[in-house]
Amino acid sequence: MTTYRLKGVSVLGAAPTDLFITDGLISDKSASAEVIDAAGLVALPGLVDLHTHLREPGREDAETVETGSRAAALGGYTAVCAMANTSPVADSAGVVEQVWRLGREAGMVDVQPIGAVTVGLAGKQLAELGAMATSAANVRIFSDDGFCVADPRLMRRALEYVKAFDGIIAQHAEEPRLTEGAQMHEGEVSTRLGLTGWPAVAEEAIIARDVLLAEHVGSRLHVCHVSTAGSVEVLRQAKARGVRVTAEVTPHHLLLTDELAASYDPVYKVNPPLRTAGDVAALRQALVDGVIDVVATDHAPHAVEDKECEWAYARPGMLGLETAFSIVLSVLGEQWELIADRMSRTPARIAGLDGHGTDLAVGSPANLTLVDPSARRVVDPAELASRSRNTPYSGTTLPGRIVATFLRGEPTVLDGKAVK
Ligand SMILES: NC(=O)N[C@@H](CC(=O)O)C(=O)O
Ligand SMILES: [Zn+2]
Ligand SMILES: [Zn+2]
Repeated sequence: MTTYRLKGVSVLGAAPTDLFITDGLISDKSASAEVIDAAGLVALPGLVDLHTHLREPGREDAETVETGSRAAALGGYTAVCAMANTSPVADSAGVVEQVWRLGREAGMVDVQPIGAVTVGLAGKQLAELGAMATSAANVRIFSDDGFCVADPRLMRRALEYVKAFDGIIAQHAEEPRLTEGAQMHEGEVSTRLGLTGWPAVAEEAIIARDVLLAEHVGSRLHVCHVSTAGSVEVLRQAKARGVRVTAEVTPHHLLLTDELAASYDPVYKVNPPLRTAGDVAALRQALVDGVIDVVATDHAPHAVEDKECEWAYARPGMLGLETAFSIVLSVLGEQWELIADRMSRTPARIAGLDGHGTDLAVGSPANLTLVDPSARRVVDPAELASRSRNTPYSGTTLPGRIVATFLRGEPTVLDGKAVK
């Protein structure tokens, strides 16, 4: 194993120092080391994504575990949680083990499969949660993401079931009866454009119900892609009561608004939809306050034919892994402690990923990323490692650049380029 010396690196914004990586661990010195000039670079614990769609098995034309892993490493990630809405659905030990194995083979980030809550994401019958938990994939997070576990009885049983092994149910909060035919956020812009709206209350009603269920059962609930100011208030109250609930916000919901739908460019079509400037402000404040615990990408690659079509027919979702850090940097500024907490430490703790999200201290596993906060780049979809192109930031100049990423002491990215 090569030993590395990160020369003149700033750990979370502190004064420049030298950091050594030896035998997969952070160390304080080494006899001979390959020197990486890290002057002006900031070291962060490797980023951890609680919400990634890798599309394998089933839609390898949109993304594979390998291409998604490369996109993640280039985005500064060392671990990603892979959502279960693949084809076949990751609702059995066999499928979650397949995804886990593909992640190991790709070897660029730790790929932690999420298991489905219900068989085939159909919302009718609980999947084999226990078998997935005891499989080689060691699943702890379960989600029907893409769909809401709308049936309250099933949701209660799922929460009860995972309590035994401290598992967690990650809910895509969308009351389906309130979003039938929905195309975008319900509000002034949808009225103007004549598009069917997805009202904020469809999200808030499910979160309110689920925090009550989680409180009743005493289980852990995680709320995916929170998008409204009202949801933040429901979460704030639940947390004040001691409910075991955590929540995530996506980079795009921290930055973009429903006004973009006026372009009718389906690259802006996403679930939950882009909301108002008021929602964006509330989400930013909640992330700073800790009412929202983490940033998760909801990286949702889609093939060209599923995305570059009429708005109504386009699939919802946008890429996230290769731009998330830059968006968060532009939103939060150089608050390194806060960024490390919301993008690494807390997501690692929620997912129970040992060895990730740890402080960059001597003896810790060398899962880290080096960022250049002063760099600027123009996003070019053709240059992305993702197999898909549906980034909403095409042509936009973003701050910050991922220079290097290390997974257990081995570089996955050097000089801003993937090592494999
Ligand atoms: N976010 C999206 O708009 N789409 C996701 C599903 C989801 O996260 O709900 C997808 O799988 O494409
Ligand atoms: Zn979702
Ligand atoms: Zn998703």
